Amino acid sequence: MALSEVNNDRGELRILENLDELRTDLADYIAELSEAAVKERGVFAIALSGGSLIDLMGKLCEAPYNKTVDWAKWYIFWADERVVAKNHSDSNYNLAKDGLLSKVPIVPSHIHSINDSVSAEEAADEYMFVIRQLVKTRMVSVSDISDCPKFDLILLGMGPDGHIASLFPNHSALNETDEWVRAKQRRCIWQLIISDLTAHHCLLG
Ligand SMILES: O=C1O[C@H](COP(=O)(O)O)[C@@H](O)[C@H](O)[C@H]1O
Repeated sequence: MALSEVNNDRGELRILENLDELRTDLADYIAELSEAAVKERGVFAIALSGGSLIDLMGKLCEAPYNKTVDWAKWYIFWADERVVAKNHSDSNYNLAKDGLLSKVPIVPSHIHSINDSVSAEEAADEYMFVIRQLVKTRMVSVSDISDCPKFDLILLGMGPDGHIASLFPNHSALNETDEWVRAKQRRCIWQLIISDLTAHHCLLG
C-alpha cells in the first residue's frame, strides 16, 4: 500500500514503503496501461530506460503478469541508450534483454533498439525515421497537437543528481526541442520526453 499519494492536475505522486511494494505497484500500473492501450488501439508502445528500471519491472516476468499481459501486442523502444554493442554491459538494450525481453513472449520484430554500428548522430536520425514509420502505420499513436509520436508509456529512472535518461539538470540540451531523438555524446535520447511524447510517463526515483 502506498505510504502517501498525491493526485492533482500535474499528475500523481506515490511514495511506497519499500522496493517490493514499488515492484508490485509498478507491475500493476504497467499491466493496467497495457490492457487499456490494447483495448483501445490494439497495441501498446512502451519506451524503457536503463539503470535500476529493469530490475524494478521484474514482477512482470512472474505470475500472474507473465500470463495475463498481452505481450504479443507490445512494441518496445528506448528513451535513452548508449551507442555501444548490444552485448556491452553499458547497453540498456542488453539490460532489458537479460531482465525482461528474454523472459516474456515479446515478438522480436516489435523490439526497436538503436543501430549500434553507426555514429550516435546517425543512430539518432535512424531511430527517428523508424519511429516516424511506426507513427504512419499507427503502431505508435500521434500527438493531438503536433506530429510528434505519442507513446502509451515512457518509463524513466532518476539518478541521484536528478538526471533522467541522458538529460542532466541545467544542461543546455534541455532547451533544444527541435528534434525528438537527439545524440548527446555517445547516447541517443528523446528530447521531449516529458512534454509531447507520451500519454503516460512514469518517473521512478
Ligand atoms: O544514466 C542513467 O541513469 C538513469 C537513472 O538510473 P538509476 O539507476 O538511478 O535508475 C537511467 O534511467 C538511464 O537510462 C541511465 O542512462
